[in-house]
Amino acid sequence: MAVALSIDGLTVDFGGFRAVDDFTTVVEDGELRVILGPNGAGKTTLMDLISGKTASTGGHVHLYGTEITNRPEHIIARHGVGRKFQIPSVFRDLTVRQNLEVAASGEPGVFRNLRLHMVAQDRERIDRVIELTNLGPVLGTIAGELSHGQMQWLELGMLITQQAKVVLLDEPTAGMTQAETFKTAEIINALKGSHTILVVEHDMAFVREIAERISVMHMGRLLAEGPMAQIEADPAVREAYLGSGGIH
Ligand SMILES: Nc1ncnc2c1ncn2[C@@H]1O[C@H](COP(=O)(O)OP(=O)(O)OP(=O)(O)O)[C@@H](O)[C@H]1O
Repeated sequence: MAVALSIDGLTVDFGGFRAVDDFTTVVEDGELRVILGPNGAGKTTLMDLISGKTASTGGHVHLYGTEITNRPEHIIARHGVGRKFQIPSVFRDLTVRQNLEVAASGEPGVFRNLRLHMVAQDRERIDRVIELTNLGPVLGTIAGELSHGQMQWLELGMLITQQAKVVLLDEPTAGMTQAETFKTAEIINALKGSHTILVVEHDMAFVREIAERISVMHMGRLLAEGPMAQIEADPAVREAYLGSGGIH
């Protein structure tokens, strides 16, 4: 199996406080990795370091063998790291279909991209994403008018259409209804194997639906790694979550 993301000794020191501390892991191509950890464990900061939003002070990140450590954020994005934020970065004035077409063309400049002659491969990718995300009935809807869940699925769909090599999702179900959360789990499960995804999430019901391999962070460090059953039975994990209202 090819290695998608190799993180080696990644560290960031904020004036003496190590929010991420010597973090090492290997994420394989097509893997779905869940990052768990109590509040303040360093999960979002880890995503920030991978995506280039924050510069690390130690360690290395390789994407399919290419070092991307501390490269500018837009360069890392161009290398294929796609990140979904809680506030989606869709074009609110364009329709759902137009958003997907912009994402498929992979070029900057919205209107330049709204070309009539999209290549067949782009169309196929868009069709697959529409099916996956159930956005078919709202293709002509202006993105700004979508429900919260649909907006999140559109942004995820855009990352898939863009062919991001590794997709980073930070609390993708935040603010979602139970039904929307379930649909999101379905989408993520359907992406397993064909896409490499890192998910930070607190909602354990959701994590149970999607999880394969889990990395647990605590105080910036990797505390445990493995399948759900192993993680739940790990005394160090239970200890880390004591009093935090976490894993349950
Ligand atoms: N730029 C910064 N300067 C100083 N400290 C920071 C900075 N960014 C994050 N931190 C600290 O690093 C720690 C880890 O924060 P982070 O947001 O990564 O945790 P988290 O695991 O994502 O938590 P949560 O689950 O609550 O979102 C926190 O104590 C936070 O205050």
